[in-house]
Amino acid sequence: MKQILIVEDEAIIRTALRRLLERHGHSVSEAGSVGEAVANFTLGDFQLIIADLRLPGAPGTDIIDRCGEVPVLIMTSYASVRSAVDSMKMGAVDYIAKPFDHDDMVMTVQRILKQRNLALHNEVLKSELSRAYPIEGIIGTCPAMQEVFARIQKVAPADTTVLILGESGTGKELVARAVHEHSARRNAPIITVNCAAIPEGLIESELFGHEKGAFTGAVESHRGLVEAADGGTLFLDEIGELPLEAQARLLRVLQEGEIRRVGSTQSRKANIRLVAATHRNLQKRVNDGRFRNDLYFRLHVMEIALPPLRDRGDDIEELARVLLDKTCHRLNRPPMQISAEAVERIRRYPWPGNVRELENVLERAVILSEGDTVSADLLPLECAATTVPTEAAPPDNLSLDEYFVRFVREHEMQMTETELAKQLGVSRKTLWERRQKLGIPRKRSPVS
Ligand SMILES: Nc1ncnc2c1ncn2[C@@H]1O[C@H](COP(=O)(O)OP(=O)(O)OP(=O)(O)O)[C@@H](O)[C@H]1O
Repeated sequence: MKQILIVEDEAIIRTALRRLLERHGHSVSEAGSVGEAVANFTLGDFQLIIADLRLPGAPGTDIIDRCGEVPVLIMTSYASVRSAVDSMKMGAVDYIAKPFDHDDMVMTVQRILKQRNLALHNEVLKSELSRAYPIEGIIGTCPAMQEVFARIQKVAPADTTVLILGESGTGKELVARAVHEHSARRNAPIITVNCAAIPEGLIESELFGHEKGAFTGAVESHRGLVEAADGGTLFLDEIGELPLEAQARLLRVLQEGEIRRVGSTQSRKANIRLVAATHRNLQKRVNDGRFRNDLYFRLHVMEIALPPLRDRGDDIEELARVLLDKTCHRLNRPPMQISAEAVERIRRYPWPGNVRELENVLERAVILSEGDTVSADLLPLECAATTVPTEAAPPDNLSLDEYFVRFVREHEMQMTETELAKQLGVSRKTLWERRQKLGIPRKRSPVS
């Protein structure tokens, strides 16, 4: 199928234009009039029609109504503003004056084709996003995800505390937002706090605020994030990492609807709904004395358990396609497809970093690819879960995980978590996550 149709009665101009466009990689068909074009081609198959305005029989603008959504570029023999404006009014995408400058023509054609690609892509995206996923923005149809959707719909309006369980990157934050959006609090703020990302010594004042002079450095009084969520939802991600003292303060907020800032003797009223998430087994943390039993019971009332990506069956393929589309759109690239071999690889890989890892792998593939297909060689899935440290490449005989463990162990007593993360070329949160995964949790050292 050809890409561009030229409708022009003067053979010399038609041939010259065809050659010009072919030299720039386009495939071109030709017709001498609107009648010939309609008789010989299915106009809707082209990506662009370039038509002269003055043609024997019907004018070039007549083709606009006959070619559906295909953009029509009109050539006018005289740079007559009037005919150009009329053509545009009739639905031409643009016009170009004859005789045309070759560079102008090529640039105009390329611009129109690019715009058309983006418009088509937007349509695809819109129709994919409006597909009937029960909760907007959360893709999934496997039984475990259907259970998640049903739970969200049931618990969201109830205004009770919700605990979301699932491995890292399974969409816990997405679910927390959905709970908020489907609750009566949807017009109030949702405040998200990752308990693992805030240094232990700061977490109480970050969450509950402090009074002036409460500790060295508290030069002003400060409203905490719990107060900021008043009337809305507080989403505490990785609640399992909350220190015991902060757990006690949180319990008070839940039981009595009151916050006491650090360094204050007075309490303030706060009406928040708590949604918490963790990838940990909280019961085990209770048994280990690291999580309060009474807080656990309050959280445990309503649970939503997200399945790991590897257990979602056909959803993996669907997620990959929709996320690929989104990524192309975000990076301003034409839509891409996934080769059969790449799909196979995606299905086989266990995705320890779940949907987030899938997103990252696809983004990398889009950036590296030169064509319109994600092929299997663009998915280096054996090491995709690992970020290569910027500081130094690991020695040949060490795996990246071993290198990571060794680096952390060797440096953790002299460096803060922020410094360590920087040296390893990862975010603080990733450092924390990989510490959990590799079984080297942070020692409660004085640094950091
Ligand atoms: N079912 C899904 N449909 C569409 N996108 C998803 C889905 N699940 C996760 N994502 C996307 O994957 C990324 C990770 O999701 P999210 O941050 O909600 O995970 P998480 O479980 O909270 O991760 P962490 O535990 O690391 O904080 C986000 O960009 C999110 O939009």
